[in-house]
Amino acid sequence: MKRRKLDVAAMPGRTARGLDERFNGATPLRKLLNKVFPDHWSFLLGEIALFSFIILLITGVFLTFFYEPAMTEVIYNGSYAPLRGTPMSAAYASSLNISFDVRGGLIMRQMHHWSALLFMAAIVVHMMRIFFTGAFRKPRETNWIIGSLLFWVGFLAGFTGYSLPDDGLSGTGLRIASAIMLSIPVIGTWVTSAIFDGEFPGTIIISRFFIAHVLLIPALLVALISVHVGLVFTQKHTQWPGPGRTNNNVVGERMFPRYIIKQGGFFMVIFGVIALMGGLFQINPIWYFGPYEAWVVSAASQPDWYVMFLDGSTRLMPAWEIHIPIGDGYVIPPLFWPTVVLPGILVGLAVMYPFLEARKTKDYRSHNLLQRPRDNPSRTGVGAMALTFYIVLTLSGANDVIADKFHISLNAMTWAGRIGLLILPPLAYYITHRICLGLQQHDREVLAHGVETGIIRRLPDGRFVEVHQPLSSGHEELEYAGWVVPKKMNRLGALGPAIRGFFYPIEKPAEAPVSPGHPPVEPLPEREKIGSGDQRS
Ligand code: HEM
Ligand code: HEM
Repeated sequence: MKRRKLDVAAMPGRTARGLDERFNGATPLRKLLNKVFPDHWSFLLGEIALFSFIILLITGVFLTFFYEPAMTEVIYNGSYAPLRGTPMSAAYASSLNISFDVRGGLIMRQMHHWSALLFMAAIVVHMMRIFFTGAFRKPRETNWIIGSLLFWVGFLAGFTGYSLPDDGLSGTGLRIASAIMLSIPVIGTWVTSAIFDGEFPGTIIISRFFIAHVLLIPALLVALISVHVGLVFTQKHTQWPGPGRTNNNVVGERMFPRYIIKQGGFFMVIFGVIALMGGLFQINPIWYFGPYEAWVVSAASQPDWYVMFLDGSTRLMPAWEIHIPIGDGYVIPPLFWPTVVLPGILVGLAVMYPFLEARKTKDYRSHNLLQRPRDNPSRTGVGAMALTFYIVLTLSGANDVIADKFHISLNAMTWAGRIGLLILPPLAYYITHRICLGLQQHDREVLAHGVETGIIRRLPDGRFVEVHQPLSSGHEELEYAGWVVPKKMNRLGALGPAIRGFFYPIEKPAEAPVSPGHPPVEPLPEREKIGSGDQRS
């Protein structure tokens, strides 16, 4: 019998054809691989969040092999001599073992913790980019809401993870959480005893938090992130205005091969940075804190950075108890307002913002082109105000450390925080609004008089003038939320092209693929005012 010769070169093609005949994948796959993505550094922030989440999953699974989620008391007998012979929970002992006795355990713990910090930081900065560029506007309000939920689910992931090692800091955090739950009127006691299975700390909270941390919360995050990124695919990404870019198309790179290779490389970079941090920089050295004992909590016990604003709001809240004379009398403790009501308001405001802005500006159209922060001074001012509010609260979360290091009275710090929280946000709004208007005026001046050259000329009559270089005809004008903006904005010397490209990518890449992207939207009326984009308002 004659055997057929094995044609290695034809194998990939044959396999692909075989797979397509069975699963009909070629058409959808071609569509996916040909998808065009706009390119800008600020679009990488969401990716940093995504990649650090993947690293959290990988390192978290490793930790799960060695971590013991139990509060049964054991006597520590591992390698860390100062704690040998100390009674502690099995959870704390296993975390110490991961740090000292499991091969590669410490770097994995530290990578897990650093990536958690990076994950939350990336989420917050990504959220700021979405806000300040107006990417949350119609049709992307749903993704903004899903994003806002992602922040809080990430917050819970971080908090439950921080509690797992069951060291002194974990216990302090859990104690505060139980106090917050207890402060909720009517249901507080029930909620607390249901979660802790009786009085704090009980014997079950660590195993419950473990299930939440390694199963429920990651599952929720995976589901929400899938819908979030799925929506970015179906709604298509926004882009900065530029030559050839309109509200109805997408200009950028195809998914395959360039975009996918770039993303793969970027993932490696993020992984490498986190591995370096996990290997070189100590984080959460739980062996210094000892097992949790309520009476050894010290000053300078700090949560991770993204929880500090709530710590700050608790510290700034005056000790106002509200007594309600029902039955034997009822008390609402002051803790309830800064830790339950305030986050509730913050979530509500964030979720509502796209709709509030659309209502205020009466702009209900779809927007696929981004705005620069200066183009919408009111929004940028509101963002600066919110950011200042968070920064004052976060700094107040460390007010004991600041008071101690700078020899300031802690009471003075508390009062500075209270006054700062009321005065600084409106001030930030005012200053930011003015800066935006100033920048707009500058743009207009460049448009009218050209670019400053720095060359001073003396005229025959003795006057000095600065020579302005008119914008050349090659500098197309771009439609920008109704305003006409010159392509060349600032004279930045030799750094100019680099910096301009970084902040304001107006060059069309050679042979950039253009896809018909978005469904047609109503055209922008010429020079229409959007929001308070009018500098004379
Ligand atoms: C786990 C957290 C998150 C992950 C992994 C994530 C991931 C991403 C990715 C990969 C993109 C596309 C690339 C980009 O524009 O950066 C994106 C876009 C987007 N994200 Fe997120 N994100 C997260 C949280 C948030 C939050 C907190 C918000 C806002 C509250 C948000 C709102 C949006 C919106 C509106 C878009 C569409 C932007 C556009 O088309 O210009 N995301 N997200
Ligand atoms: C967004 C997701 C996650 C965040 C923000 C997060 C955050 C954290 C943090 C801050 C810690 C404390 C680390 C330390 O001891 O210094 C921790 C511990 C831990 N995490 Fe996660 N984590 C996440 C996902 C996961 C996943 C998916 C798993 C497993 C499947 C996991 C398993 C663990 C385990 C076993 C510990 C205890 C390790 C120890 O003893 O230190 N985590 N997590």
